[in-house]
Amino acid sequence: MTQEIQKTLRDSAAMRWTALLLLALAMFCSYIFMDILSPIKDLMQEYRGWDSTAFGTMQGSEVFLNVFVFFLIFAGIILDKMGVRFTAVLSAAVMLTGAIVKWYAVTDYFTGSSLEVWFNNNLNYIPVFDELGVSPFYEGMPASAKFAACGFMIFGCGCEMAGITVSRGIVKWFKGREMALAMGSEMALARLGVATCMIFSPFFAKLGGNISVSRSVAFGVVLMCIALIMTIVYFFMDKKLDSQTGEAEEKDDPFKISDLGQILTSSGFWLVALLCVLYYSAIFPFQKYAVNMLQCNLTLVEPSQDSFWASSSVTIVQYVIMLVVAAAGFASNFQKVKRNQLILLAISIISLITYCYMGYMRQSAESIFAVFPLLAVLITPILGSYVDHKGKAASMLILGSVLLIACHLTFAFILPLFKDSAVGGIIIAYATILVLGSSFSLVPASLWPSVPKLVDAKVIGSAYALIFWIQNIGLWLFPLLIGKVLDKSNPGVTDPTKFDYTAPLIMLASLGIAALLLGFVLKAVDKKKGLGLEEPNIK
Ligand SMILES: NCCCC[C@H](NC(=O)[C@@H](N)CCCCN)C(=O)O
Repeated sequence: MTQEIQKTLRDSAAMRWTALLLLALAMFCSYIFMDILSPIKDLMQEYRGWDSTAFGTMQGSEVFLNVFVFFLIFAGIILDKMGVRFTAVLSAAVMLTGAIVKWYAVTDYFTGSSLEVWFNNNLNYIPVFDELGVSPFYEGMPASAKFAACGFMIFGCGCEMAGITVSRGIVKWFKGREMALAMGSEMALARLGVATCMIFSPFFAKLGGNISVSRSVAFGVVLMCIALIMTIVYFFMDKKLDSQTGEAEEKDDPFKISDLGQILTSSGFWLVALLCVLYYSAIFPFQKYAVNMLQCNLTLVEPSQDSFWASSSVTIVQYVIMLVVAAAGFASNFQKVKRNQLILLAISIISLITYCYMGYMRQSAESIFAVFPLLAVLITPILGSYVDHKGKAASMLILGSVLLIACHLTFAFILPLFKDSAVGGIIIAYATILVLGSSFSLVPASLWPSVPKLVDAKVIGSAYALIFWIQNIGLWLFPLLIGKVLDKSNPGVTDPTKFDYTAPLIMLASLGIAALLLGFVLKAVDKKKGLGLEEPNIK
């Protein structure tokens, strides 16, 4: 008797990768918005009067509500109760709302409005937070920075909710299949989002020769509309999957507060969560200042542009080359034939060299830093696949931390020595940024797929939410601290391209050292308790 096997959407590789693409594209857009003002820190100082402290306070505000109002924990509960598809659409809608508020705050419409007057006179401190010593604003913070921070707080709630939802979505569609590869691919696209942001945010701000910082943010708002559309399409795919499998994800395994106990009593979970906060605090906050750090440590002489069209076309050509690097490198991960794999890798590497050369010719800090996420795009899926088939996640966490320390120390002590060397400085900058990019592949590709090994599947949404919450404390604190340390260690410096970044960089390297120590402890605990972190995902 022939038995008919019922196939679901999940069983079709094309369908499950389409589902992933929809979620990953939404994250791609959100990662662009997340750093939309990072490469134009100097312009924010010149055109909106944001000093480093105001800039850092605004950047850290993204995760303020997640940390201090525990929004992330609610997000985890919403995800566990309402399921992936509902939470995906909700999070995109929340991100879009926050993005619109932030856009308005930096437009000329806000300047001189009664809202600006109100923000200038109020909210210097918010009593309830002030008592805790964590006020999101301070006396004298520009009104535009305060209102932008409010929008960014709303955006941050949606962004983190989307992050845990996408992780859960990947587990739902890929468990027992290429899960780490899928997570790695999603992160690779997110990294491409950061590179896109680094190139296009200054491009839009300077478009046509007249500076408008709000134009960059408007570009981000359009992308957030696209993200919302992606999640709506995903909604219908996910619904179809549930109707095929007969699973009503909203009703199965409802979340119980007691589940949190299971998570919090796992020592492996705590070690991974602490490692996560230390490592990411040395990366994401750095990303917000990196372009400015390069502007300050390199002597860049921008070539005079003949016309607006000439400079725009160079930017676009450079971005297309970047896409070739990413696409060829990414596709090489999926090639079974060795020769094809090598050809794609060669195309990717040659394009990367061309990209770097163009960055040198253009003497632009943003396009130099944009290579940071590129190596992550190329190698995160390879590493994800390595974790799937060979394991070694704990060892990769250790190696990632070592590279992180080396890079921040190079930026702090070696790069400034080459300030007067036009070529030497840029070569060291590129090399260090690429190594940092590979560290940023090693850690996420091994850290996130390890979480399902540490907690029960039914509390996985809450586990990701809790890790993100702990991580968010660092993502709030460190942009703010970098800004403050920068202002304190550069008294009287008014030119935004003349800061000395040594002190903030030492602070970030110290985070790497702490992460490294935790990595060793994690490896020892894994060995002793048999957590399986060094084991492959696919057996
Ligand atoms: N599937 C794992 C997703 C985690 C990716 C990770 N993102 C985060 O940790 C976010 N909480 C940070 C977002 C930054 C502030 N909104 C990553 O490696 O990007």
